[in-house]
Amino acid sequence: MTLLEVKDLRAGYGRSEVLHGISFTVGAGEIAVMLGANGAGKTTTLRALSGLIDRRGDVAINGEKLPAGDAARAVSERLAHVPEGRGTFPGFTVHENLMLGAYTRRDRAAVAQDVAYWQEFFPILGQRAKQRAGTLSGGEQQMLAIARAMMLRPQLLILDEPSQGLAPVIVRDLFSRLSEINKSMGIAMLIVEQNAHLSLSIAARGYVLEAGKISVSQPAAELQANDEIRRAYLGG
Ligand SMILES: Nc1ncnc2c1ncn2[C@@H]1O[C@H](COP(=O)(O)OP(=O)(O)OP(=O)(O)O)[C@@H](O)[C@H]1O
Repeated sequence: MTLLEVKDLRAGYGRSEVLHGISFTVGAGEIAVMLGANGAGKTTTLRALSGLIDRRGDVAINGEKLPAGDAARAVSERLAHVPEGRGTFPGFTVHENLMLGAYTRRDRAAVAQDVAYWQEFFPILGQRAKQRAGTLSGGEQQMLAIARAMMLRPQLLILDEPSQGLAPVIVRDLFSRLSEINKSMGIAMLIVEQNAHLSLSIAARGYVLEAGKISVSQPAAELQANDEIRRAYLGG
């Protein structure tokens, strides 16, 4: 079953079009990865999906079209975006950051339960609850960013280069936690990555974006075995 369906998506900045009509899907409960070189348009794709920038074309979740240019509604009702550079609030505590993730929710008791859940899932977020987010390490901030996004109880989590700037051992841990969230809660994910190895290893499907167009769409295992892709994105 398809969860996210994107048809002929076009977006850019001012008069310059960056995405030239891309179409792709993410299945319910599935992890999909989007690879691509610097400047291919990966970040722009995620921004267009979550309504942070204008777009043309259709974006639907569970068959329901998301309103274009309405980040608040798109994000709160269906998908949560973990942006490039994490986007946590460094001056607020870990606990406050989690609460900010739930700002559109009115179900207070359930919000408190979810905070407890994520502080247990990522124990460091429980231990550091009263510390400012800015004092966390890069990997811990990424965990906070993911937990904060999950506070929306999204159907789809979209992540922009979660591995950026993190040591390999931390990245491995992070991807295994993402896989766990996917498997245990059935949350679908679209992960944009430049570094392909680990992301493909937890994914069902992969796309390659080249200069604003999707050039390859394959099951993740086939992408990993694809010689051209190996040379370009997997270090030989
Ligand atoms: N805010 C902006 N204003 C104008 N142009 C932008 C803006 N953000 C990105 N661009 C341009 O859009 C194109 C695609 O950028 P985008 O960030 O989507 O690429 P990317 O695939 O995510 O690459 P990277 O890995 O470098 O983040 C690039 O040419 C970039 O210079």
